[in-house]
This record gives sequence, structure tokens and C-alpha cells, in this order.
Amino acid sequence: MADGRTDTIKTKNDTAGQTDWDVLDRLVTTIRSRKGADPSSSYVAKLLGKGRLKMAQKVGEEAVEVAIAAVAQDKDALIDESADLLFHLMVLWADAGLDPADVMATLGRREGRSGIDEKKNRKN
Ligand SMILES: N=c1c2ncn([C@@H]3O[C@H](COP(=O)(O)OP(=O)(O)OP(=O)(O)O)[C@@H](O)[C@H]3O)c2ncn1[C@@H]1O[C@H](COP(=O)(O)O)[C@@H](O)[C@H]1O
Repeated sequence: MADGRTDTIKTKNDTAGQTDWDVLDRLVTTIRSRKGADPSSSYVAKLLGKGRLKMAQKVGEEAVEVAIAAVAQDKDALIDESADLLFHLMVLWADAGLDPADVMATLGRREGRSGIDEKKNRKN
């Protein structure tokens, strides 16, 4: 740009700097819809069919890949691996019958309470 500012590449999810959290809601609905679907055409159905151990393993693997990308200061990899981690975590939640709303409610209850204070007040 002539004035020296660097231009940014916009993606279809860019909404003036706002995060499109609705994509998570849509993903929850899609994942739920894959229960009992054909594993040859659905990765989610295939993963659900492999069982809890495999899903837990994928969450662990993706978490490690997030950590590696962060330490390597590879921002693109950090974005990709974070998306993989969230996706696999949500498949695990679906299999466990966990409602993502309960996780959000737990974060909501913690809102405004410093982790430092919480730790100080722990009984054990
Ligand atoms: N967000 C995702 C998503 N992110 C990652 N992945 C898949 O996750 C897999 C991870 O790859 P890996 O190499 O780690 O795993 P793998 O080789 O299958 O497994 P291993 O046995 O080797 O561990 C890849 O196949 C990715 O395509 C996803 N697959 C699906 N979704 C969403 O889920 C929806 C439903 O997908 P289907 O069930 O396939 O229709 C899609 O429309 C998307 O919105």
C-alpha cells in the first residue's frame, strides 16, 4: 500500500475482526448427524466407529502437534493443528454424550475469577 501499511488477506470468515464462533455450532450439528452414517464416506462416522480409545488418541496427538507448532513459532501450522484439535475434541465430546454447552457454561462460571486466586483457595 502506498501509505506503508501492509494490506491483509481477507477470508470468507472475516467479519471485521470478529470471530465466527457459529462455525463451532454448525460443526456440532454436523458431527451429531454423522452418528450411524457410512464410514466409507464420512470421516466422523469412521472415527466414531473406531471407538473411544482411538478418539482419545487423536485428541492427544493433535494436542502434541499444537504444542510443537507453538514452540516452532509456526503460526500457519498452529492454526491448522488447533483446528484439528478442536475438531477431534468435538468428536470425542459427541461420543461421550457431552453437550458443548456444558463446557461453555463451565467457562462462563469461571469468568472473572483469577486462576491465581482459584489455586490459592484450593483445599488440596
Ligand atoms: N473439520 C473437520 C476436519 N478436520 C480434520 N479432519 C480430518 O481429520 C483427519 C486427520 O488426519 P490424520 O492424518 O491425523 O488422521 P488419519 O490418517 O485419518 O488417522 P490415523 O488412523 O492415521 O490416526 C483427516 O482425514 C482430516 O481430513 C476433518 N474432517 C472433517 N471435518 C468436519 O467434519 C465434517 C464432517 O466430515 P465427514 O464426516 O467426513 O463428512 C466436515 O464437513 C468438516 O466440517
